[in-house]
Amino acid sequence: MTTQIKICGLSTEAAIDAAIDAGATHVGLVHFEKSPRHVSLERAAELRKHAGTRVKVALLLVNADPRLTGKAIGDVRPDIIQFHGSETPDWLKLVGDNSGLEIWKALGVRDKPTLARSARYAGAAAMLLFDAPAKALPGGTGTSFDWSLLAEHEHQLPWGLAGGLDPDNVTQALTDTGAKLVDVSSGVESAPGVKDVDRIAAFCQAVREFDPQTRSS
Ligand SMILES: O=C(O)c1ccccc1N[C@@H]1O[C@H](COP(=O)(O)O)[C@@H](O)[C@H]1O
Repeated sequence: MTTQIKICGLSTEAAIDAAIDAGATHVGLVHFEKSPRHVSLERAAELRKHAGTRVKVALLLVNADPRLTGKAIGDVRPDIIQFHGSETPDWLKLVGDNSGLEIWKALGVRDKPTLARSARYAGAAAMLLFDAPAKALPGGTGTSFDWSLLAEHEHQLPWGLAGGLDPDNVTQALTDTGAKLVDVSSGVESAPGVKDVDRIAAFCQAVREFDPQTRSS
């Protein structure tokens, strides 16, 4: 199975096309005003339409209240909602049951107990995204964490790796963790919120070269 690649924080049609052309399986749209990658719901809906069925589209929310969550789902109609705050399993289950959408939950990994507690999302999230612990922002900071924690962990849910990935370190990250999905934002930018087409291509190429099935030689 090929590694799944999510390029997050896209805000232009050109960046979405670049991600798809490079072989991304998922793209992410961030609706969180404090983020340099924030897009309005109206803009997110346009970008979502542009992506169409060529790629799975995740809408990223951070501790959005029920009204905003419902509006975001209705306006944007993503394939996936990525919750990147301190949302509870009960809330995720409610949203998943009511929307029928795939639910992802990002968790900041500080230590082994954090990972152990991630099992409480079983039945509520289809995918866990292990990211660096929150700093001033809950994600999208280009910070990584101790990947050896993941290699030692007995995973109960499907999971992906996020946090500080870039074209130069993603091969090592895949080797160290065995992740089947990688998620990147800052590492494929030329400045915060500005995606770099060449870095997106380099990131995807590094992942594809790691995948034995798609290795060209
Ligand atoms: O991208 C953002 O601005 C963002 C804002 C708030 C929460 C999460 C955000 N992005 C997600 O964070 C991780 C790691 O990002 P990075 O590669 O370290 O920049 C990833 O899941 C992004 O989707």
